[in-house]
Amino acid sequence: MTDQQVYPPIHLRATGLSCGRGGMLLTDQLDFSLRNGQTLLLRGPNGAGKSTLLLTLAGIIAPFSGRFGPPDAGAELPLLHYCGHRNASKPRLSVLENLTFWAKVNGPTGMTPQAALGQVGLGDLDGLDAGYLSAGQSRRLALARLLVSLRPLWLLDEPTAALDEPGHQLVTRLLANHLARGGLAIAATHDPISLPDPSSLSTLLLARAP
Ligand SMILES: Nc1ncnc2c1ncn2[C@@H]1O[C@H](COP(=O)(O)OP(=O)(O)OP(=O)(O)O)[C@@H](O)[C@H]1O
Repeated sequence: MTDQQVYPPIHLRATGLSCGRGGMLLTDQLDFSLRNGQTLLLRGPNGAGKSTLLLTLAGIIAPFSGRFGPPDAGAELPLLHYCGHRNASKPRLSVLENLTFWAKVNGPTGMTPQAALGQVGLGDLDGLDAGYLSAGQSRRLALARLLVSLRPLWLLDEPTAALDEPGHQLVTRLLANHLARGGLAIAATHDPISLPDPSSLSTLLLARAP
């Protein structure tokens, strides 16, 4: 552990995890594990089941079989952020109101909403209705949600989608800071992700069912 680390030791393991949608099996008998400071990248073609796996890991949909969590039977998943495709913003609230809402819902344990907006490059759009944000700006607002509440596990679905090159660098920076604090992340992405410490990255390749 370093001084920067804010999370307790966490070990998460998927064992025999099978999941799918609408009765269709997509990922069969997965086994992987993750500890503080590590990121697992989910890769594979469109429709392979990356989003489905993330929803399953988040507990939003039930697995067909197997489990994901701490290895001790009965222990619960640590608090997590699930950042999906839809960005979870309310179009008639301002950018700042959206983030303040999420800080209240998830706990204002991280940066202030204003500071988080600055981090993601939206500092001067705080008063704009979120519905007027561009696709990349909406993604940045979704990323700011990760910063206003400290949660050790980040589940990210296409975190770089719609982002420009500085936005890609932003995702790398946010991930690297999160890992340095002892965070864990699982991210589905089609984009290259490079972190300062490549040994903190591993990849799980999902294949589309025949
Ligand atoms: N609610 C649903 N009912 C039935 N099938 C679904 C449902 N949601 C998704 N699917 C199907 O599940 C499969 C996997 O979808 P998923 O979104 O998990 O793939 P993905 O690997 O994330 O793809 P992409 O790279 O395009 O984001 C797809 O064939 C999709 O059509």
